[in-house]
Amino acid sequence: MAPCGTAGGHATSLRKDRPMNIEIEELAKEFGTTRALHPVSLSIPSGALVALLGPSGSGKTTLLRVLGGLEFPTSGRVLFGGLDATGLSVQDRRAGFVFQSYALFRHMTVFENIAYGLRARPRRERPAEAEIVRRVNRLLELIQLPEIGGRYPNQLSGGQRQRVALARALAIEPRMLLLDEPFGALDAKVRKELRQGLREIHDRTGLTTVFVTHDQEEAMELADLVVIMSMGRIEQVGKPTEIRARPATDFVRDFTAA
Ligand SMILES: Nc1ncnc2c1ncn2[C@@H]1O[C@H](COP(=O)(O)OP(=O)(O)OP(=O)(O)O)[C@@H](O)[C@H]1O
Repeated sequence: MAPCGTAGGHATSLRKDRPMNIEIEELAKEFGTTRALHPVSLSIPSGALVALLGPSGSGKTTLLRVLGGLEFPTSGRVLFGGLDATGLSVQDRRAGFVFQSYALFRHMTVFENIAYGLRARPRRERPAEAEIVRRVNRLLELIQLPEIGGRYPNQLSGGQRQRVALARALAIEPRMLLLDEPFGALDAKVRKELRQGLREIHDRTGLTTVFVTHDQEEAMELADLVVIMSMGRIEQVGKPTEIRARPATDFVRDFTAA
């Protein structure tokens, strides 16, 4: 995505005033006899862009899904903005999700896809049609695709579809963004462009954002804070420069040297 320029005036209206720091306290998750997460603890400052980085099976997706309320922990707690959210439903958490597979509705236009989460609300919580139009158009500008509202997903490139998926996640005015390998299915050049785009959107919305990746370069380039995971444990949490300069464990040293 090219650097954002003209739509700057919208940024403040997209910002959420309430701090949304996330506290993960001794969170564990078992699937039958598989320990996907040993008790892990982590503090995510409000507004941070955080990467969960680690090899396959290290527990990244499980941690993300527990944050979003798609899975419930075996033990431990999650606090959002200081309040216990461990038992909250997906709806009550108000997380915006973006997954690797675009998961757009094929029979709906881009505009309808982005508007979907708003139109699906119960009548008394649903914005008026004019407000929905205004919000969707603003999001199309934010993802720098103002002209494509009338197209269908199969008329878009992979990168464009993933930007639309991001706009759809933002449409519900989430309290946080959770992304699982959001660029995993894209080629290297598009991945880089979208990385830049995500960083800009993050900076303009101020949303606490957590994304899963196994791509070290992606994590180090994009994130404020990198969480390195291995075998259901957190090995190190730090700024990319800190992790590179001072790996805390042999695993981190080997993993980041690879
Ligand atoms: N629904 C499930 N049922 C049983 N085991 C599961 C389930 N989900 C995850 N696991 C197991 O938990 C462990 C952690 O998986 P998880 O998907 O969180 O890892 P990951 O780091 O995201 O891996 P990947 O990068 O391959 O997606 C793995 O051993 C996995 O097989």
